[in-house]
Amino acid sequence: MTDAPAPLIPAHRWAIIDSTLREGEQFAKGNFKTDDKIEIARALDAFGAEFIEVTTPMVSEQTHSDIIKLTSLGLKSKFLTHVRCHMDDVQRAVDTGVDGLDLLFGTSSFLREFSHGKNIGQIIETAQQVIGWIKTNHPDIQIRFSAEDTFRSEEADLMAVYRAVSDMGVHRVGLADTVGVATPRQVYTLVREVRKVIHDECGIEFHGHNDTGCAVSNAYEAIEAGATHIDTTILGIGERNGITPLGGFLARMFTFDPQGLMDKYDLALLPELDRMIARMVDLPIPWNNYLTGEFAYNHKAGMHLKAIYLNPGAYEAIPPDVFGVGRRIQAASKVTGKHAIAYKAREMGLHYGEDALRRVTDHIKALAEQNELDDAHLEQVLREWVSA
Ligand SMILES: CC(=O)SCCNC(=O)CCNC(=O)[C@H](O)C(C)(C)COP(=O)(O)OP(=O)(O)OC[C@H]1O[C@@H](n2cnc3c(N)ncnc32)[C@H](O)[C@@H]1OP(=O)(O)O
Ligand SMILES: O=C(O)CCC(=O)C(=O)O
Ligand SMILES: [Mg+2]
Repeated sequence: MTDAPAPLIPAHRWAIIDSTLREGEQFAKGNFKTDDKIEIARALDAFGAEFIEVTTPMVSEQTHSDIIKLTSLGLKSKFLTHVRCHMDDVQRAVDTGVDGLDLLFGTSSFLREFSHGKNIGQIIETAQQVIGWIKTNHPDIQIRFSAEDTFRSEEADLMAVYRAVSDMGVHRVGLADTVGVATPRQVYTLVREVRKVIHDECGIEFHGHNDTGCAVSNAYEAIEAGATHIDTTILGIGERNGITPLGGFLARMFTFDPQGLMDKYDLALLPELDRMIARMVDLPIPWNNYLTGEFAYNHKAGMHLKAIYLNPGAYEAIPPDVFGVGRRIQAASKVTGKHAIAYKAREMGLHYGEDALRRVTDHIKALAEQNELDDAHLEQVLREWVSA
């Protein structure tokens, strides 16, 4: 017996910053009330999310007092609030009881020109004032500095900013694919470059939008390149079509270190988290959602079913029960096969010889060509075939 090989990417090397209570509030249908926020925070805490990011207290008096309520719940998850790199925001945030401040400043020419109007020198200068003030007055508060719209920023500008804030002693730097334009290779390469200019103890966070469908793969590439924190939201809700979904990211990472994930998170709670947010935003869980979609574990083709009955791993990368979901075997269809029909018959206590099995299978396929068949209809055909 040899020792099991070390997982490719051990789960202890990265942490989740779940931003359902921040990015998720920027989703078209995300408008969480105080009780919703408490329910979400408790659910994320029970799941084991290391960090929960909440909206800036600058939004309103209500949001400010909600943050205080959340941080007073006594949860294990650490709270972060997402604020502009501005003294007003930071001073408003430090009395909310959060564990950390997620500062951001846009560094792309788009955001420098059309959002805040500051050049790179002014961004670094402002960061120095703000970070310096936090470190002097609130040394226990974690600080993250993110260059908003990282992937449309000049690399030299980014390196100057990241080096400067790392020298100022931030705990993490953030790379944000704000408009979801980055490719996995770009993410990998840039995270590697950033790693070279920041201090060893400084973490790297990745925040990826899904506009071009790369949010999960980009998060994965970030980790592979050395990122330590990934932003997710439940069901991926966020601005436009959202960010890296918690479930999709976990599905991706599970394949590298299943035990590590099971040790860190109560994975079987994922369906409940997805249902909770679907209810709150009044939308169904998408049919093809990672792990928890209605058909995420539906098996239909005859060739698949033959193997699935023998070993589900033949057509499943991740065992569904780990994530609290079940598989669905769809034996009644035109793409079914004799093994699936024989199995179904055996379940009903029926046995066919080889010829009969071929004929009943072909009959079922012909029926399904005419009309969709459900399980009840399939069972009726199998019973009648025997008694006929
Ligand atoms: C990509 C992202 O998701 S970034 C996070 C986005 N989050 C939010 O916007 C949080 C919710 N926002 C809000 O409630 C409001 O926008 C507030 C309270 C932050 C600001 O409200 P207002 O003062 O009414 O300003 P408004 O939203 O119209 O404009 C944004 C302001 O932020 C400024 N700003 C933008 N980025 C930064 C930054 N990193 N640091 C400092 N100021 C910034 C802009 O210059 C502008 O201020 P200005 O009018 O003085 O030029
Ligand atoms: O602060 C960050 O890193 C991310 C901000 C954000 O939501 C984005 O850029 O899309
Ligand atoms: Mg975002």
